[in-house]
Amino acid sequence: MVLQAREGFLITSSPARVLVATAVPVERDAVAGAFASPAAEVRLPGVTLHRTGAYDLLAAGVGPALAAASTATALTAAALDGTPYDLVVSAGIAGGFAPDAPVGSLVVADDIVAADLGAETGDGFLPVTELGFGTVSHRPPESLVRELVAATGAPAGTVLTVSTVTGSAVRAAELRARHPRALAEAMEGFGVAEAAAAHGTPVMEVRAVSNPVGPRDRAAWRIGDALTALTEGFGKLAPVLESWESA
Ligand SMILES: O=C(O)c1cccc(C(=O)CC[C@H]2O[C@@H](n3cnc4c(=O)[nH]cnc43)[C@H](O)[C@@H]2O)c1
Repeated sequence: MVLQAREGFLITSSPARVLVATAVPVERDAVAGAFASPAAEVRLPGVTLHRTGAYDLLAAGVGPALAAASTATALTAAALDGTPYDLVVSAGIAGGFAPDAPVGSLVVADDIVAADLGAETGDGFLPVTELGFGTVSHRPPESLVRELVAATGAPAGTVLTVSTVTGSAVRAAELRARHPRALAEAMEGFGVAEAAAAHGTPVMEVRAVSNPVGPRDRAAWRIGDALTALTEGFGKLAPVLESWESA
């Protein structure tokens, strides 16, 4: 990217190095579909990166624990190599909360929240922070969220991370009552964000909606539509991600 022009010379910096962590290979390949050049495999202990330009794409596994472990592996390898990432993006399909996030739409997280990390009590759910531990939220950089929303037209809001996919209207309503700004739920974002935070690396989450959050209905899934939305979304996001520089 061009930083400034001085005395006839263009002073440039290289594009931001971005790690994109999806859960499964089909999501990784949907992201890869947004890039013109084919990806080269880079094998690391425990994970394989697909490298295309400034992007390393990683199928990090399903669920917050495996996603965190895989993301941490990639982050550590890059740091030891002297080429640390500038940004980590959690990406993939998700359940969308009606009516704000319909099937086939894209959402951008301005808050990545662990929705079921805590304790059940007689008075309801207590997040782990109220038990005196850790964190339940990671906030992506505001300026980047604004730019991604402008580039894609996708709404920004909370994206929940759950270890159990919601399967009833009652649970969906509980989650929405506790997180009124929730647009979507998925299973990896908070794990990816914890790994990024441990390395002091900014994090984003972008999700394409494959199904409504609510009563279990596998016939209602539209995974193909969501993967198409992910590819199209990354086509618009990529220039913003590459040129983004943290303050
Ligand atoms: O069997 C079911 O009823 C069921 C419903 C939705 C999703 C699943 C999955 O096993 C997919 C998990 C996978 O995809 C992401 N994802 C997609 N939709 C949702 C959702 O509604 N809630 C949570 N996660 C979802 C997730 O990030 C995983 O990578 C099964």
